[in-house]
Amino acid sequence: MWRRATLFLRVLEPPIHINASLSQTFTTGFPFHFQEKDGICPKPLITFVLGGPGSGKGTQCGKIVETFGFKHLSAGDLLRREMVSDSEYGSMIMNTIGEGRIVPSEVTVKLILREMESSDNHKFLIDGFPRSQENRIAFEQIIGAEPHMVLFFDCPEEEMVKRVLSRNQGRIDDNINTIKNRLQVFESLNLPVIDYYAKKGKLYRINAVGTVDEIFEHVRPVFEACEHEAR
Ligand SMILES: Nc1ncnc2c1ncn2[C@@H]1O[C@H](COP(=O)(O)OP(=O)(O)O)[C@@H](O)[C@H]1O
Ligand SMILES: O=c1ccn([C@@H]2O[C@H](COP(=O)(O)OP(=O)(O)O)[C@@H](O)[C@H]2O)c(=O)[nH]1
Ligand SMILES: [Mg+2]
Repeated sequence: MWRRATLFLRVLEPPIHINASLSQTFTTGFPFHFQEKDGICPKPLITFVLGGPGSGKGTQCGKIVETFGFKHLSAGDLLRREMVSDSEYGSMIMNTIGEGRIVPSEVTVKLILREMESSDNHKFLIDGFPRSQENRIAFEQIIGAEPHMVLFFDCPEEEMVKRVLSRNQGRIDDNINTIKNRLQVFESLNLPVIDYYAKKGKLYRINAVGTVDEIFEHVRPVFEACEHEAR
């Protein structure tokens, strides 16, 4: 059904602009400044966590971190932190999030890369990113890595809207008007990314309806299998 929706909804993606200095710095591929452990530079294990606004990505990431010891990188949290810092991007990020649009890839990928480089954990849960095919391509180009697997929390719109409106975290985008835009952006820009990873055989679709613990019981075996595979 969502495939059909993507045909009708048109939201223009911003063009890709990886500025010269960034691309010069980061085109050598991963792991670039990745932290060594005991003289060894472990290969990063990257999981993307996708789903619409309010589908429970952040909540489930908390449980995955507790159980499987990943480093949680929420792209939205990184952008909000940048927004309230003295950054040159602050007002641009605030306007973009306030309208429910997507921040230019270059900015988001730079924030993600900074966190990855400073982490001593090599297992990353990247939450709420990539939100568009352009985001995905920028990540591949700048970081030079692909995810090992991709989780998709599949949740009906009605439930997502209900959860977002009762989230109560004082976010500028948790209001009914911005939610409408975010849902439209999700359908037109994020679903193609989900479709892309499904075709690559990397997607794990999780039914995101139920209690937090019930949903985690669907998530758990995915990571157990991944750990087993890594042994
Ligand atoms: N399974 C669930 N059932 C009911 N509420 C949930 C569930 N999972 C998360 N929530 C609540 O819904 C809101 C959105 O969850 P969150 O994890 O922030 O979603 P996302 O990161 O996908 O936007 C939060 O207030 C959270 O406490
Ligand atoms: O890679 C990202 C992640 C987030 N955002 C912006 O940040 C907002 C909030 O994202 P977050 O993942 O925190 O929202 P959630 O889906 O968890 O409600 C999004 O609507 C976008 O405006 C973005 O531009 N790029
Ligand atoms: Mg979130």
